[in-house]
Amino acid sequence: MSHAWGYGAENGPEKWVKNFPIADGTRQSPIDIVPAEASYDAGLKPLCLKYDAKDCIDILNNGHSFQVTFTDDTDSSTLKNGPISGVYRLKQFHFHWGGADDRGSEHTISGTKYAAELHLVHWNTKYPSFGEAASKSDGLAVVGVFLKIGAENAQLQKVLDTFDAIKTKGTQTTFPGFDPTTLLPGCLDYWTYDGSLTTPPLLESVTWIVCKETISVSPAQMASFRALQFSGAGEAACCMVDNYRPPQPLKGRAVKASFQ
Ligand SMILES: N/C(=N\S(N)(=O)=O)N1CCCC1
Ligand SMILES: [Zn+2]
Repeated sequence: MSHAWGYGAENGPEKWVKNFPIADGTRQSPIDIVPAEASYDAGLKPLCLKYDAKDCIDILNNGHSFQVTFTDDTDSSTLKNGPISGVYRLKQFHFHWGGADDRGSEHTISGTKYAAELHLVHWNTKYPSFGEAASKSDGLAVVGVFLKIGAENAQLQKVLDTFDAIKTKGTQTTFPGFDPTTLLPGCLDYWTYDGSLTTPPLLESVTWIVCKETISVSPAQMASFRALQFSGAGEAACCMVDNYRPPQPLKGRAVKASFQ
């Protein structure tokens, strides 16, 4: 790659393997989930997601997406149960989306792409930090939620209302008191499989938990996502769109369902 990784023709997902050979690894993400081929596992527990809005700190345009970052020095915002053991702390959430409403999610369901996908990133507290956990096979757990075009999402709008302050790469603003629970679907049935980060460094350390139920997003709200920029202030403007990696080979992995 001639320069840092991204989603363009010169530095996009097909080029990442040059600097990150694990891109061709055995447990890469995302994947296409085929519900008929997922096996129901009665041993899977319901997800236990408990977040404290006081942990929400700020929102940042990192040049690949935008992320909402949480303080993670206590067990006040955690993921427990589901397919995991122990306690995982919420570190951040972010999204992936398309240049049009017919694409944008990273995971797909029997080939169906959604307009966007929310990722809530958690790290295993058996390790001392996110950075340490990110290199361990059981280090991270990411909850994925699909955004389906429909009604305006008033809770999501609270996030979008910050976008004027984070239009370009490297900009950030405070974002106190946001409760990410308000972005979750009512039903927390899920599929789960062993996977990876979907961006470089593509580390194979993620237990993926993909919710069956979607949340809504309006076409106008998707237009707000697309007004963000990959580029920094003073650079040639490049709209932040199509920041998703396509599905990767399953390579024999099992996908389990928490529901029948
Ligand atoms: N790729 C990532 N998350 S994701 N898209 O796999 O959920 N991350 C990279 C650094 C922190 C999270
Ligand atoms: Zn992501």
